[in-house]
Amino acid sequence: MKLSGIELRRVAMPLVAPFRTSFGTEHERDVLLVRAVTDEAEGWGECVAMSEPRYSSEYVDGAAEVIRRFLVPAVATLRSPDPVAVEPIFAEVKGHPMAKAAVQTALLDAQLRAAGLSFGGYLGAVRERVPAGVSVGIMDTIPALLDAVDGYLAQGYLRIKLKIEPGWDVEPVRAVRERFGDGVLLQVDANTAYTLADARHLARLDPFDLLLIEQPLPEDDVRGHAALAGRIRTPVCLDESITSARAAADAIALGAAAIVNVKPGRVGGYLEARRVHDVCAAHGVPVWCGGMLETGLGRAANVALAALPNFTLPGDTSASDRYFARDITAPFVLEEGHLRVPAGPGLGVEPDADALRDCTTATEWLEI
Ligand SMILES: O=C(O)CCC(=O)N[C@@H](C(=O)O)c1ccccc1
Repeated sequence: MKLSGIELRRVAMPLVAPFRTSFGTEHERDVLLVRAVTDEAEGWGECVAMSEPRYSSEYVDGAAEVIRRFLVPAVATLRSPDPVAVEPIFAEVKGHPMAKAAVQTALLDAQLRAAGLSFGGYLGAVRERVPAGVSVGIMDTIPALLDAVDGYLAQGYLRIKLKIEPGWDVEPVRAVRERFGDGVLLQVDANTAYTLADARHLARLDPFDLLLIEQPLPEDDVRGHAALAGRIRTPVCLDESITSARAAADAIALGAAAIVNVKPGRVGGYLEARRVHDVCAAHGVPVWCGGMLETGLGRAANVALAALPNFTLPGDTSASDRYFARDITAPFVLEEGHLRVPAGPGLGVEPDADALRDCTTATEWLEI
């Protein structure tokens, strides 16, 4: 396979409603898409970096610069644009896992489309559909939260994740439990908003039988998460801290992670994401697939990943209309609370030309 070039395409995707987390509020996604053009097929990758470095240190303009100046020239040194072969040369560029993941995924998608192999088939999917959870942002009032949760449950979502932060935690969880009962699969995500000093406060969530509490402490406080796990009953799940399969092994060995949120963009790509899955499986630690408000392209890849055997909890793999009135691919639609794993070659979805044209804000061609 010969790579002729890489296109960097920015698309503006307005959100159907503001999405508030402990680190800020998203109103629109400014998404960087990567298209790899080879002599046999084209492939797509989606960079999940946000506009500002609030989730992690990456941000979309920075990711584009790293891809333009360092990653594409590195790929050009390869005889063939093999997605596995890029990992050791990408390792010479420190950090920037979201940028790396986008380029590797575009190369992998092109290779799989040329081979007629689906993303799920290549990764080791064992299911044809995956259970869908939904992430619910921090709201202005409890009634507004309850209305949102009511709507998502009515649509069939099988798990509710509530964003929490100091001042918005015990009461929203109590209100959801009182209104919808103990049968709803319910978890919370703090996005690093607490410290170990909050342990006694976080233990007040224990009576609500949550599936997990996600990343309550800072990314680099793995020891703190292990100490917290000994002081609360709710299982601790890590997100931001799990930057590689090795980091997953360390967190598990330290007792800091009973569950892991797998996010390909956070770990440098779907191959490393599968390694995180495998390390967790080897230790009996269940995983679920996190989300970064992806368009249908990234969503297709995540749904395929979520079909691997140790993804035993519903992930943040929601339908397209959770975030977008109009997706750039055919929308992912909830079917009895599940999303269907695309079965076609590669990602199994294509950008809709009109939708892509209508939301494109910039495009740049990088010749190899
Ligand atoms: O469903 C989704 O795609 C979003 C799931 C979600 O809550 N993502 C969170 C997170 O911290 O995991 C996030 C929100 C905004 C920006 C980045 C990440």
